[in-house]
Amino acid sequence: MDAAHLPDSILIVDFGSQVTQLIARRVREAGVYSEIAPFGSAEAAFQRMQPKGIILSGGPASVTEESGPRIPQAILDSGLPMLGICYGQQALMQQLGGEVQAGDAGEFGRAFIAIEDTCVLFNGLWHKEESHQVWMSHGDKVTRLAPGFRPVASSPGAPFAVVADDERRIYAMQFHPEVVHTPDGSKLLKNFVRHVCGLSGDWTMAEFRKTKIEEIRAQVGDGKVICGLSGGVDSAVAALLIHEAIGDQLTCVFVDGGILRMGEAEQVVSLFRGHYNIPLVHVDAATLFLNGLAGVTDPEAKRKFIGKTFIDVFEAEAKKIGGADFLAQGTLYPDVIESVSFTGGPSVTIKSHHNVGGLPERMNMKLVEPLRELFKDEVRVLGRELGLPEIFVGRHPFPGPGLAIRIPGEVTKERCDILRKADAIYLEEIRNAGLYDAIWQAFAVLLPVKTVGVMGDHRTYDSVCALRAVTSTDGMTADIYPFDAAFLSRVATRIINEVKGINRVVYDFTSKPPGTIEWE
Ligand SMILES: Nc1ncnc2c1ncn2[C@@H]1O[C@H](COP(=O)(O)OP(=O)(O)OP(=O)(O)O)[C@@H](O)[C@H]1O
Ligand SMILES: O=c1[nH]c(=O)c2[nH+]cn([C@@H]3O[C@H](COP(=O)(O)O)[C@@H](O)[C@H]3O)c2[nH]1
Ligand SMILES: NC(=O)CC[C@H](N)C(=O)O
Ligand SMILES: [Mg+2]
Repeated sequence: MDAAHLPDSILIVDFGSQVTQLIARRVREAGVYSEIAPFGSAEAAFQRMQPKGIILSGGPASVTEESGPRIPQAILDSGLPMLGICYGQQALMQQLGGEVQAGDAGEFGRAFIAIEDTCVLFNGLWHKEESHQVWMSHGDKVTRLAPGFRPVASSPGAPFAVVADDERRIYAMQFHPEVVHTPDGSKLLKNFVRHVCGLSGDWTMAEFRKTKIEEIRAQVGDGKVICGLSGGVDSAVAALLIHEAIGDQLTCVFVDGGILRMGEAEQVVSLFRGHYNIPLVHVDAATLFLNGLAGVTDPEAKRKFIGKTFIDVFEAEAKKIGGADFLAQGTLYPDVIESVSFTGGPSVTIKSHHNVGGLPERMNMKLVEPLRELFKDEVRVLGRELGLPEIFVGRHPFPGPGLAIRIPGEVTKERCDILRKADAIYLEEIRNAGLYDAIWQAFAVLLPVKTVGVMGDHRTYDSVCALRAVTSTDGMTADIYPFDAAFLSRVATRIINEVKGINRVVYDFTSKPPGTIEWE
């Protein structure tokens, strides 16, 4: 969106760091609107946005190489406040007349910096002669400052850990303030946007809502939009936002691929229809999905098939309403970063989220994804802002590929039915114990492993069910939920007694990383 329609903003120039989105998030937390632009299109974004300040991200390249990306000259000459982070610092120093050396040994992970001088970034936070924990990830280092800069903090591996040029309002640091392992990092970024850029910090989710509504109107025009609605918070928020923007040009489509949880289809459809007057089509596509999944055991193959089949169903439904130009999804940032790199940078594919990496190459409809930059907890705030009932806002996430990625090996209707029963018991016990809201996500997994048991003096030879429950704020990292043994034993007993086909229950103790939340 152009400057006339934007609040005061910060432009984040992305040099390909894994954590650039976290910079945007911290800036939003400081109450300031920001946009990320890959370095190649940063100049155009700069002209369009007319931001009040610039943040330069980290990145995997080296400024000592010819091919290393550079800060666009127009940005460098703009006279605006700038903050360089890691690669951003190195690029600033090199382009402004300092020196950077390719290192043979860097600093990775926790480091401590010594504060040597006062600096506006440290206001109310850090004082001379103190030492503070930060998070480093660099091989190269600045060896000579550009004219006009003074050092204000150092670490053993980075003599110029933080540098300042107060006259030009340019600051730079070797460490990453945007990650939680730099405990005071968000405050440093807040000091930059508030006290260096002079922004008041009055931007809120209410503003985000307004900006996005204008963006959706500009993108969609008088076209028709189909929105994949799952009952999850992301698609519910996307649907409400789009409905607010374009009203009856929107039709929602809920797909039941036979891989949903117990009673979920009926629940979602009646809840949504009960609360909203937005057209909702309920498609029963169980045969299509389950037939296509027959014989498929590879996790990525499952995900790709499901992603493509969702699109087939959306396109068929679009035809029935006389065609649609756009497909809306509640895609969030973690879906994107795990599937593909945000700006074509170097991050690797962990798993193809069905709505991003699982999409077919050719699509007839263009995507509308208003939540693509947000994290789940931010979407929940936006949902409340839009008046979405708590029953949607507080729901545990449930992945589009559903039970298919919780049944390692072949997915059949019979195995889905078994898993549905076990999962329902587990969730019921969690609700009864009052633990639902303390847990980010909880579910059962049906393993392709059979073990021997004894029930009523009979020998059994049945499947193993694994229970998973994690805590998290954004799904990017997660910890296991520490149930007490009595609770787990109660759930295990109920599942084994009540679900035919399962004779053993185990609990998954793996955090993320190294595990992922889903098993596939
Ligand atoms: N059963 C479904 N029918 C239609 N669209 C779906 C379905 N499942 C997923 N989608 C689409 O895929 C997107 C991504 O799914 P995802 O599970 O990440 O989000 P969500 O279901 O909206 O929220 P949550 O993460 O809380 O479950 C959804 O926002 C929605 O647009
Ligand atoms: O809509 C989705 N489509 C997918 O393909 C998908 N894969 C994982 N997830 C959800 O994302 C979060 C992180 O999961 P992982 O740690 O397994 O990657 C967890 O909340 C998962 O449930 C998905 N959601
Ligand atoms: N995280 C970064 O930005 C790293 C910058 C540069 N690639 C280095 O190794 O120093
Ligand atoms: Mg979901």
